[in-house]
Amino acid sequence: MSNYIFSNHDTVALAKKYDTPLYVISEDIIEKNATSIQRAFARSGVDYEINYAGKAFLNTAMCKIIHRLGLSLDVVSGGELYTAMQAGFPREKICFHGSNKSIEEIRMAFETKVGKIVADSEYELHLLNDLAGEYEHKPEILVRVSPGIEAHTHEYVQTGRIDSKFGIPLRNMESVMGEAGKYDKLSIVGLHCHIGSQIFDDRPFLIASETMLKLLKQLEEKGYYLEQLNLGGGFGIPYLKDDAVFDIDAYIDDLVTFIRTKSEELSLKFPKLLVEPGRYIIGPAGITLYEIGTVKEVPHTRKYVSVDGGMTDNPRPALYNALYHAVIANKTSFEEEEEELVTISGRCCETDTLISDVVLPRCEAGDILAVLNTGAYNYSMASNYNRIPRPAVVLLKGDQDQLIVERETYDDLLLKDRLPDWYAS
Ligand SMILES: Cc1ncc(COP(=O)(O)O)c(C=O)c1O
Ligand SMILES: N[C@@H](CCCC[NH3+])C(=O)O
Repeated sequence: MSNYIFSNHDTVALAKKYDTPLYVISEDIIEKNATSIQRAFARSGVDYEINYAGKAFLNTAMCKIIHRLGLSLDVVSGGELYTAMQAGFPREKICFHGSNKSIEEIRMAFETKVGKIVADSEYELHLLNDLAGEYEHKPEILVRVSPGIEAHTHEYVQTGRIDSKFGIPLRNMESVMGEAGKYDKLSIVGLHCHIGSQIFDDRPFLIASETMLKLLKQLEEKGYYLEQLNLGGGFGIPYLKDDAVFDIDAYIDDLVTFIRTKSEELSLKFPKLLVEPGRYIIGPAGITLYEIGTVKEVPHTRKYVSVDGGMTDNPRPALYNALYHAVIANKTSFEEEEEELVTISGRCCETDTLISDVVLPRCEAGDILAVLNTGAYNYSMASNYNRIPRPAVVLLKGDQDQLIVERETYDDLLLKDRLPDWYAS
């Protein structure tokens, strides 16, 4: 019986070699996804920049990959910025985001001389302006706007609505920005918006771009000549076999044509376009391997198949009711009568269902379960709940496989523990 092959690698062999649970990431798939966006933009002939959204998956190896592929990097915290700097990522290609950056983080961004900072609020514009005077380096500043757009995605990952913590509400933008010169220490070069994540429909992106172009025009009338427009990330990926596929070529073509037309209508210079995809690049490039343990049948109700990971390595089903597809990696060919409907449960002290109601070949202890499309927001959102160490991450490239993040140990869990004096002796 042949095993499940991911990016030309035998996943059962990977599970044996590195143990489970295991995140497996394919550099070849990352490259394919990133270049598909690059090619679509390059064909359109416009000035563009692709910022990989590090929040989806980031570590030093990923920074190296992103740099090799010629992408820029969007970081949202001091921790992500530190990782990028330690990996030697070029500072000028880093864009520093965050809805509530601390003063220390803003200083860190100035000191590390990042290329861009996205200001998320009026408070932050003032803060940036106050601090900028202390530094010679002037990062390009983009101002994040919440454009008031409802994207059809899970409510928790919609970020462009008016009722959102992110960005400056569209209607406040003119008064917040005031006349050019108000933020005299800043080099404000553009606007930013991000309407949400896991979006398949072009239209909300086009509506957002129109809104932003109109705003660019209004600001031009106040003396701001802003030449960059960052439309965020959010391109959806298919998690299940029948899910839609986001057509990146069609999207970029439609977007560029649309912006061309609207810019002409508004007598506006075509802006430099920036996008910030995370999930689209890394999501399909990752799978998670687990070993099946307990199989419990509740008669006439449900069969629970428990694996050796759970909401600690993939909190998305618990957080967003996210759906995943899985296969038994060591049972890829089987007869229909061997199939059964099961629910995959995690090992946490919670009802941490990873996948409810999935049809799989008969599951037995010792089988290897591969959950597909777990590259984005799994490793980066993992926790140590129940004092469970985080899994290792293995990177595949061609026929090579190498650890890029070691499995955490029980001792790692104790690293930051301290005993108060009254228990220390
Ligand atoms: C500001 C911003 N940019 C980029 C992203 C990346 O989104 P995605 O991974 O859906 O492409 C997010 C996450 O939703 C975000 O909040
Ligand atoms: N973490 C979310 C996406 C939102 C991330 C960025 N705003 C997910 O797993 O789908």
